[in-house]
Amino acid sequence: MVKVKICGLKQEEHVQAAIDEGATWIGFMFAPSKRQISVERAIELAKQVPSYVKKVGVFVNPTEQEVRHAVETVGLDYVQYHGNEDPAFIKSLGYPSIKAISIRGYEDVEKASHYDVDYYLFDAPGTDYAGGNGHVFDWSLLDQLSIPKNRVILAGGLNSANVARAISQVDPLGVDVSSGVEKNGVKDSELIKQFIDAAKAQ
Ligand SMILES: O=C(O)c1ccccc1N[C@@H]1O[C@H](COP(=O)(O)O)[C@@H](O)[C@H]1O
Repeated sequence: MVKVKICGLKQEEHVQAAIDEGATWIGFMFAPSKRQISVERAIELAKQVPSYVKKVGVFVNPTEQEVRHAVETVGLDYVQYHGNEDPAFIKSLGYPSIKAISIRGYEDVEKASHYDVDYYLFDAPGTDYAGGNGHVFDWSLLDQLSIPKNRVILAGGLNSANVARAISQVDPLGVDVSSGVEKNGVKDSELIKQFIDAAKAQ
């Protein structure tokens, strides 16, 4: 069954909704974004997360110190690099990691093979921010993927109405959502439930 990541959580009730509905990963946003939270806030939210739900810290071109501080104080299970981070930088930090790659064309898909990470997250290109824009990219660009599908997380404009189609077309290990489980820019527990139900039903 497909795994689900609910990203950009800021409130206890939405963290709980993601846990209760069966999310595999929950994401805390540490880069500039309307979903950004402080390390201190993430420490608070992390207290309610059982060990079987994995906490992901999302960064965009962070310093080594920023990543190390957040991993060690929040107890992050994975670091998601969502900028233009160098493969050597990610490897030198040595944490379990997810590399997000923005897909404009096939040449972007090929970039994945440069990274030695646990998971590859394919997302639509950002506008104001590097991600979290609710935009879908052309999933057919992943047809020729050289990395195994069980290392792929699909993101970008997913919601409860399109996630089943996305899973059936791409066959990823997991799906990731932020905007698609928000109402008026705020996470919504019912939308989180609908998204996870739709993904897991596929
Ligand atoms: O969520 C953000 O604000 C964000 C900002 C900067 C980099 C990444 C961000 N989020 C990631 O983008 C995906 C896709 O978001 P969406 O579902 O299209 O809104 C999200 O799940 C995060 O991993």
